[in-house]
Amino acid sequence: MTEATYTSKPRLNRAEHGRKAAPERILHLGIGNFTRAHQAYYTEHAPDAADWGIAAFTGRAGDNVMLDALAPQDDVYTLIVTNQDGDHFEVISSVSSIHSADDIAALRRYFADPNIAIVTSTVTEAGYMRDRNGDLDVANPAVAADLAALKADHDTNELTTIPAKVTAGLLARRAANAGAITILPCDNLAGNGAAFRKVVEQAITAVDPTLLDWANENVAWATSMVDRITPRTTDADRQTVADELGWYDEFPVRTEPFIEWVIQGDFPKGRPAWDKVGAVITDDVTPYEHRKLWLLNGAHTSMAYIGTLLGVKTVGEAIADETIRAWVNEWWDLASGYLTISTDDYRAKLIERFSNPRMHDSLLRIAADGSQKLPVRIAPVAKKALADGKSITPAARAVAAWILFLRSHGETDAQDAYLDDVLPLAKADGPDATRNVVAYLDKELAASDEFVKAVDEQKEALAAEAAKRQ
Ligand SMILES: NC(=O)c1ccc[n+]([C@@H]2O[C@H](COP(=O)([O-])OP(=O)(O)OC[C@H]3O[C@@H](n4cnc5c(N)ncnc54)[C@H](O)[C@@H]3O)[C@@H](O)[C@H]2O)c1
Ligand SMILES: O=P(O)(O)OC[C@@H](O)[C@@H](O)[C@H](O)[C@H](O)CO
Repeated sequence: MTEATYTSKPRLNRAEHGRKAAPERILHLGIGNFTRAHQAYYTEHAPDAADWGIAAFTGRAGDNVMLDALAPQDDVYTLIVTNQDGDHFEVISSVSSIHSADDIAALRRYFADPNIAIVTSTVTEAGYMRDRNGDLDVANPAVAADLAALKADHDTNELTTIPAKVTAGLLARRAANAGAITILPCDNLAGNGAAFRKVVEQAITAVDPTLLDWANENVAWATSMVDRITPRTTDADRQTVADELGWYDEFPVRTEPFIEWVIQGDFPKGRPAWDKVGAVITDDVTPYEHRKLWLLNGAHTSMAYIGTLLGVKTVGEAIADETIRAWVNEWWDLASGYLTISTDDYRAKLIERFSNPRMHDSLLRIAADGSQKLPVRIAPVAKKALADGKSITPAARAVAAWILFLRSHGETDAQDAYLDDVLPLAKADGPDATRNVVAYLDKELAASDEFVKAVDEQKEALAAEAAKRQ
C-alpha cells in the first residue's frame, strides 16, 4: 500500500456529513463493528429514524478504542458496503452517543430513563458469563465480585460483568418507576434471549430477589438472529474513505451487502419500524437461528482453525481451497439434516458470501473465543449425529482443529476469554488428554468413546495434511 494520507483530510463530522442526533431510545451494550453495520444500519434506514437514537456502551472495561475514535467525529461514521463490483459508501448517524463500559453511573441513568424502550447487546458469547451448564458462572471471580458489590450497595459503580450491569440497570429502572423495557440480544447464540434472561435472573436472585417480580412484569425478553459478515477495520479502509469521499474517518466499518435480522419478541414501549426495512418479525426465530449458527458460523469456526493450521489467512482463501471447501460441504450435509427450513439456496448464497473477492475477513477474527463457540456451533449437531448413528467426522474435525490451533497458536494468536482454562487442557498429552479438552466443550460428547476417538483421528489427519503442505 502507498503511504497513508487519510489523517490529512478534514474530519468527518455530524453537522456537515450526517443527520442530527436522534433522541436516545435504544441502549446498546457492546458497541463494535457489527453493531455499526447491522442494528445501527437498520435504525438509520427505518422510516422513523429521526425518533430513535442509540446510546451505546463499549462492552468491556478498557475497550475504549471505538469511543475515542468516534468522539471527535460526533459518533457518525462511514459504512463501506463491499459489493462485488465496487464499494458503496454512506454515513450512519443513528448512534447518538457512545460511553465507556466503565461508566456505570451513565448506564444507570439510561436504564432509569422512561424514554429508553429497548436494550440491545453484542457482547460476544463470552460476555454472558455462563458456565458449562449455561448458568451464571458464579465461580468466576469477576462475577462473584460484582454480585457481592451490588448486593452490598445497589449504587456501586464498581461493576465489570454484563449480567451484573443489567441487574444494576433494572434496579435503577424499578426505583425510577420508568416502566417496561425490551431486552433484545444480538449475539451469535441460539436462544440468545433465554440465555441472557437466565444469567440476568440468576444475578438478580443473588443481589435482590425482590426485583424478580418486577422484572417478570416489566421486562420483555426478545430473541434475535443477526447476520452480516463484518470484518475488522483496516488502514486500507480509512484510506479508501479519504480517497473516495475526501474526509478522515478514524473508524469506518466495512461490511458485506447481505444483511438479515429475524426478531421474536414484544416491544411494549415501541421500536423503530425495522420491519419496513427488511427485518423479519416472527413468532419463532429458532429455525432461522439454527440455520445461521450451524451453517454460517459452524463453517466459519471450522474454517478458522482448519485454515490457520493449513497456512490460510482469510475466509475467501479458505473457501477457495478445494480440500477445505469439501470439508465445509461435508459439515453442511450433516448439519442440514437437522434443520427444518430449506438450505439449498442458503448454502449457495453462503459460498457466494464467503467468496466475495473484495472482503478480506481474517480467520483470526473468527477464531476468537473458540471455547464459547464450539459448544453452540458444533456440539449440538455432533450430539444429534451420534444419537442417529451418522458420520461425526466433520464435527470431530472442527474440534480437532481447535485443539491443534491452541497447541500451535495458543501463546501467539489465539484469543479466548477462557484461554487460561483451555490452553493447558489442549496442550496436555496422555491417554485422557483429548477427552478432557472435549469435556470442557461438552460433557456428553466427552462421554462418547466414539467421538473422542474421532477427534483423535482427525487430529492426526489434520497434522498430516498440514505437514504435506509445508
Ligand atoms: N462481526 C460480525 O460479522 C458479527 C456478525 C454477527 C454477530 N456478531 C456479534 O457481535 C459480537 C461483536 O462482534 P464485533 O465484530 O462487533 O466485534 P468488535 O470487536 O468490533 O466489538 C466487540 C464488542 O464486544 C465487547 N466485548 C468483547 N468481549 C466481551 C466480553 N467478554 N464481555 C463484554 N463485552 C465484550 C467489546 O467491548 C466491544 O464493545 C460478536 O461476538 C457476535 O456475537 C458479529
Ligand atoms: O462474531 P463472532 O465472534 O461470534 O463469530 C465470528 C464470525 O463467525 C461471525 O462474526 C460472522 O461473521 C457473523 O456471524 C456473520 O453474521
